[in-house]
Amino acid sequence: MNDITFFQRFEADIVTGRKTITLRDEAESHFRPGQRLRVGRYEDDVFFCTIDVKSVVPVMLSELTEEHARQENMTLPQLKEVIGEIYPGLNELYVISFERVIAD
Ligand SMILES: CC(=O)Nc1ccn([C@H]2C[C@H](O)[C@@H](CO)O2)c(=O)n1
Repeated sequence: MNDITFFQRFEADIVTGRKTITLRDEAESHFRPGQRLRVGRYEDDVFFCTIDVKSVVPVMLSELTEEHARQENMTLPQLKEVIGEIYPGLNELYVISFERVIAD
């Protein structure tokens, strides 16, 4: 059983450490620093790695910066487009920072 899922297209970025945050809605804001999570693909729930949660911080859509985009391995316009597709009309988000556990 996985604890969090990501779209399959982000799997390589997470496994290689290029993506170190995810922006989620309130329903996924319950994760806490220090938690170790099993990560699976959204499409088929296949496990692909383990991550440690570093922080969970609320952020407004309008407050997103180039630094958030860099941590997502995207440009800021790309990131805002992705957020708009996944969470249309949502302004209140949560930045979940994480580190991939290498020896999982
Ligand atoms: C079910 C669900 O919401 N799954 C998500 C949500 C977000 N992501 C990724 C997409 C972006 O890189 C960031 C920002 O939302 O997180 C995801 O892979 N799966």
